[in-house]
Amino acid sequence: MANLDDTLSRCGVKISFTEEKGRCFIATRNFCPGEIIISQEPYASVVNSQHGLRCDGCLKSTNLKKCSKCWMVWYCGISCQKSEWKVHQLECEALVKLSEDRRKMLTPTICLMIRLLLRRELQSKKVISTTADNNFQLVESLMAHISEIGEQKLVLYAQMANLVSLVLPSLELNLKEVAHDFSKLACNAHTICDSELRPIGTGLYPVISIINHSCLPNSVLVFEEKIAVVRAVSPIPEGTEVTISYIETAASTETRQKALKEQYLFTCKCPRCINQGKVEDIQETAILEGYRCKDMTCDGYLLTIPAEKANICQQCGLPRDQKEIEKLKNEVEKLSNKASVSLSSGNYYEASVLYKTLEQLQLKLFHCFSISLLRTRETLLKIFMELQDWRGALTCCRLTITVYERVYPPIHPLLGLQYYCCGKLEWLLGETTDAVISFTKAADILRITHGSSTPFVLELLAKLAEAHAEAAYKLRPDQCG
Ligand SMILES: C[S@@+](CC[C@H](N)C(=O)[O-])C[C@H]1O[C@@H](n2cnc3c(N)ncnc32)[C@H](O)[C@@H]1O
Repeated sequence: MANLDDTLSRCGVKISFTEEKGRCFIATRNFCPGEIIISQEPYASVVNSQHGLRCDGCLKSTNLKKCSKCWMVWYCGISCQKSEWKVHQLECEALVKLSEDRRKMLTPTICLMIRLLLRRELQSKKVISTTADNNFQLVESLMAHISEIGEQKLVLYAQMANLVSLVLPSLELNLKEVAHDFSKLACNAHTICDSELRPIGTGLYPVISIINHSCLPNSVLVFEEKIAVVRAVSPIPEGTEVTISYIETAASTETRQKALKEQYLFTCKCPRCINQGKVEDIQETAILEGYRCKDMTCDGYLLTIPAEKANICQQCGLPRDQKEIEKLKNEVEKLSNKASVSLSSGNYYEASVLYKTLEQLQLKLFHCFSISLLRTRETLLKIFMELQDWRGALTCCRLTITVYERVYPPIHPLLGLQYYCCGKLEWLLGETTDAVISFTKAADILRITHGSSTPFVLELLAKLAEAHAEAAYKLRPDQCG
């Protein structure tokens, strides 16, 4: 078996170690934006059917057929079924013996653990080959943070381990070890997303898992089918640590730190986080997650002045009453719950009315760059798409882009995708010149984050070329009234 260090050195990276972070990836050469740093097949992965059915082999969602024995996994054809067969054969035998009640208890994380343990078994029996970047020793070396995990979670992991051992009795599992492995999954498994960053499954990529987090990362993790691909998004000089983001970074430092502590059990000290408590960070938090000026003609935000026990607008100095804020907050919360229930029931028209009312109410409470308002508009965009209200969708999309441009760095996949969505809507509505601008902005970003020759980006480039030709045709002198 080739050595992992040799494999990584061919990619231009090496593993290093720091007291603070544990293992980390260091670039051993310069990387340009868009360059692939490393890619990896999963050690184990599962489709999360809650997000729609997918082929277990290639994750496509078309021409699916159920496994005729267990009825629990789907394939798009014989070649995908064959590629997954060695693990699924054992999994299938175990699944068919389960009662209906037990089957219902099989969450994606439990299914992932079942596959992981079956793969370990098959590799130890040499039925599946072992490679430098695909072996159980790599899984064993993942961080587990077991001593920092709370009692409640430990009990949960023990229960999950027990269920796994009931599904796989022939493996005679050590329950403590399996519970320990669940804690590894919690801070190392990745959500597999499609090109538009919609979640479709979960996978464990033990080499990619060595990459640490930054709220201002120099790389991005995307998926091409099941393969995890890490690309540089900014120039990475030799000797620099390669970082990705584990979380949604459109949030205040406090919110990001909380999310990282809860799931990954560390305190981030990245270039964005070290500013916590400084004036700019306090201001940014107030804008993203605080409240706006009472005067609707002023676009200021509030800061609490402790000495005066008052919320004061930082632009015009007007105070805003705490009771009035609380009242509005309650109204927003109530309406938000109602709107979300309506959306879950699939009543898109009613949901659109409720979310539009919510947006108007939030505008009285939050700054125009507020994350809560952004989430409402993102939901409204999806609803308008469902209702085929392209004009409403375009308005929402443009409003979200203004916030994305502020909260994300210039090369961020979500910003690229939002420009792409905007371009498609503009084109559909005949605003071809605007569509060309949006497609160009999308292509400039997605070429880097998703790769310039992937089918997803090639499709975008084809649309851009077509919109360009259409815009040029419309601008011909004989076409202008
Ligand atoms: C997916 S692993 C990353 C690889 C890990 N350093 C290792 O040695 O295996 C996630 C864990 O790495 C550590 N980590 C990741 N990013 C970090 C950061 N920016 N600062 C401190 N620790 C970090 C945390 O312990 C976290 O739970």
